[in-house]
Amino acid sequence: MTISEAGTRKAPVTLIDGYVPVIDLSSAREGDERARALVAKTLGRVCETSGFLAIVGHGVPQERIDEMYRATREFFALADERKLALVSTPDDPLMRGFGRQGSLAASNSDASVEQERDLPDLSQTYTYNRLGEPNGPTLPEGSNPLLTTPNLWPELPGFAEAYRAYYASMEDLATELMRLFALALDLPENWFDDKVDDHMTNLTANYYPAQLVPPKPGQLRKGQHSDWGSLTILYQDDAPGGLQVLDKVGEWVDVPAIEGSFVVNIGDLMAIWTNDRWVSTVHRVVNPAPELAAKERFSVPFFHQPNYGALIECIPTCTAPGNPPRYAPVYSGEYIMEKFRRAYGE
Ligand SMILES: O=C(O)CCC(=O)C(=O)O
Ligand SMILES: [Fe+2]
Repeated sequence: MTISEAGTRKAPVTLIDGYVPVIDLSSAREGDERARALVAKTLGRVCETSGFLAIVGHGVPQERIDEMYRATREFFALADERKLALVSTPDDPLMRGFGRQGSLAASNSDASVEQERDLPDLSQTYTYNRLGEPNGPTLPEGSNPLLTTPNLWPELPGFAEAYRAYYASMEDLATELMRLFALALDLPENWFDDKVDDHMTNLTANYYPAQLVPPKPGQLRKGQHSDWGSLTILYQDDAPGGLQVLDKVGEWVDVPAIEGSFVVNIGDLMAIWTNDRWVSTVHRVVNPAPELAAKERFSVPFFHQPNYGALIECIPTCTAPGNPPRYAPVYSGEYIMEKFRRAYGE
């Protein structure tokens, strides 16, 4: 699908309406205050209903996306032993490097580990995090030194460059989205800035191989889950067997892949921050129909995760006398490490 005539009508913000609407960010990015307020209001409404949208007009150059996608395909096409040479070290709290199928113990805190080991997600992963860069950020004293475990790079020409450049674009886009989110929540535009300026985001490529053997009953490309951080910016290709989100009446809704767009969704920390005014919606990745099962699929989420030491507690504009804070405050770094420990620990 493509967006026809985007921006040629009278600067619309919502290009396609629906449970997962398509929102054009270009007027906000041009900086006009009224346009920013309008886009922010639209984002806020979506975050209160589905928490899922597609964005266009995001400013990320298509060549940068294409280069990341090319590098991703090349990596997962490597022979198993070359990928396994980059398998995450078990003590890396953020799982950098290659994740083979079946490495996830449980995607949800209430899921059965035994069941998920029996029906593992039909996917492989590769993860990069800025905390693993040489001369990367320093973390607060007392935090786990393994958080700065070096990234594991494949020996593929242009791979590291493509990932670093794409990551830098995602950092800018996430900062911009957080500013618009602040406006949507009636906060000063820079309210989140000092909570995300030293973020610890994983960029994870998901590879969903062709399904030459039919999946077991109940087995999916990715089981249902919510994301853990503040927001996720997802690149997805348009291969069959894709992303679905759960709607308010419990039905699964397909999220179409729109050329040149990213899917943005809210994660659990944003639900905590907003006292559940915004929703961290459950989603999953389904299998392709058997006649289309020979096609592989790739997606690349940027799991935006605030600074290690950012305290995530109810935002002042999200509580009132009849609406007290529902969650105990949590530190971003401790929260994400606990999530990883539960999901990937023994
Ligand atoms: O593959 C997709 O479209 C979504 C993947 C996803 O939800 C995730 O990695 O958290
Ligand atoms: Fe997800």
